[in-house]
Amino acid sequence: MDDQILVINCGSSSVKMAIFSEQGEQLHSALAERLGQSGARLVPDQGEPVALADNAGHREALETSIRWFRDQGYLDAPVAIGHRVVHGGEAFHGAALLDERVIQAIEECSSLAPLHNPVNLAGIEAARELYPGVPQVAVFDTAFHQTLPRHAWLYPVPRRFYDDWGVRRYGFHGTSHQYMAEQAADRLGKTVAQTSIISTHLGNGCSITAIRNGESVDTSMGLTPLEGLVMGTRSGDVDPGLFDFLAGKGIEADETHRLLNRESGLLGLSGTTSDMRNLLREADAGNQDCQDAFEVFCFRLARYIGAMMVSLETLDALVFTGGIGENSDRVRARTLEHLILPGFVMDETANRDHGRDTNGRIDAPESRFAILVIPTREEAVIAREAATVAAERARDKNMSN
Ligand SMILES: Nc1ncnc2c1ncn2[C@@H]1O[C@H](COP(=O)(O)OP(=O)(O)O)[C@@H](O)[C@H]1O
Ligand SMILES: CC(=O)OP(=O)(O)O
Ligand SMILES: [Mg+2]
Repeated sequence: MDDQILVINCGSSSVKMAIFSEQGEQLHSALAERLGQSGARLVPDQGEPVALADNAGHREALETSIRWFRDQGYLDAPVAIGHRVVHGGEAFHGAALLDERVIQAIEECSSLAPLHNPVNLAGIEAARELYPGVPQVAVFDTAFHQTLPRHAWLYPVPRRFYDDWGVRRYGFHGTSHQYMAEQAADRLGKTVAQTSIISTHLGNGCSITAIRNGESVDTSMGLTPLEGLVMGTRSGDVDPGLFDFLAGKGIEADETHRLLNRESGLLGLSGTTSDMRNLLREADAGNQDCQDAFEVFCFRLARYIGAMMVSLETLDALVFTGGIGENSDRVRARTLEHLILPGFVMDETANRDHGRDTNGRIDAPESRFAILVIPTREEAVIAREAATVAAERARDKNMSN
């Protein structure tokens, strides 16, 4: 079997695993979902789902997935393992080989990303036990945003919040936004260093980034992945006065935090679903709450697209990605209707077709800017970074021998 790279992306209730060749080709993948709930199961990209024990956690999901991959003859001993880590604070500007020092730094960021970092660490711990000698690499959502200028990352709050506690804007989904910059440049026949884009990542979590000549210069997520756009269950921006208002109603800060993270966004407005597909179905059937959720989602996205233009001198393309960005022609169409003034004009046929026949392009000839739909490949970027860091380590080892 050729050398393989294993990628592990632990989310709050799921584990995504993928196996890549050293050339970066995705060979196999599987999703373990509904973790910690009844009906936990492993869904491979090919073949039937495999039931996991009820309430199975991340560790069991990882062990079962790896065993399943091995039983199928898909996985031998990987040469490197790449992990998605959501919050790396200011400590990491790129991927890092995992050692005790790096793990401690990730632990220290856990309070800033409580939905993400603890489960990322659970995945790292399980993989280190299963594959002790194999180099493991952390790839951070925050790393790409370390180029944000000071005015974009400072909050207008007392200075000591940053000095004493690191309270600042960090930004997330960096792996996906960086890949969008590379892909957009490629499709427009330019180099990344010459390309400026606005990248919208619309999945369960949603964020938008202004990328100037390949560098992140503004982004919608902040200290935590709660700020910014409307998301599946997260509110995005709200008036911080809400915390005090709700305290007056007997709802304390930790409960408000939970409500804003888990019961808001599309779910909060619709009252029924965090999933855009279901939401659109119910809106079509006449559900006004679902229609409202859709309208607020698109309006706030459009507003942020306008705001991101402030951070750019030129704009080569507006890019849509993530489950919603890649698949929902209706979200793209409604959002762009709000953006007539700056000059974004969509081609309806290309949009309906998700740009498949047009190299991702969905803009009309009269549009001031290119508009692109590009599938994100976070796992592939993590595999590439893991391979690079592992190769550097092997070279360093050889030189010191
Ligand atoms: N055809 C579609 N139309 C509208 N929304 C879609 C479509 N396919 C997927 N989505 C939405 O994409 C979202 C999930 O995005 P995804 O990027 O897969 O999530 P995650 O952040 O968990 O990786 C859900 O809201 C889902 O409804
Ligand atoms: C940072 C973040 O929001 O990640 P996800 O979209 O995976 O929840
Ligand atoms: Mg995602």
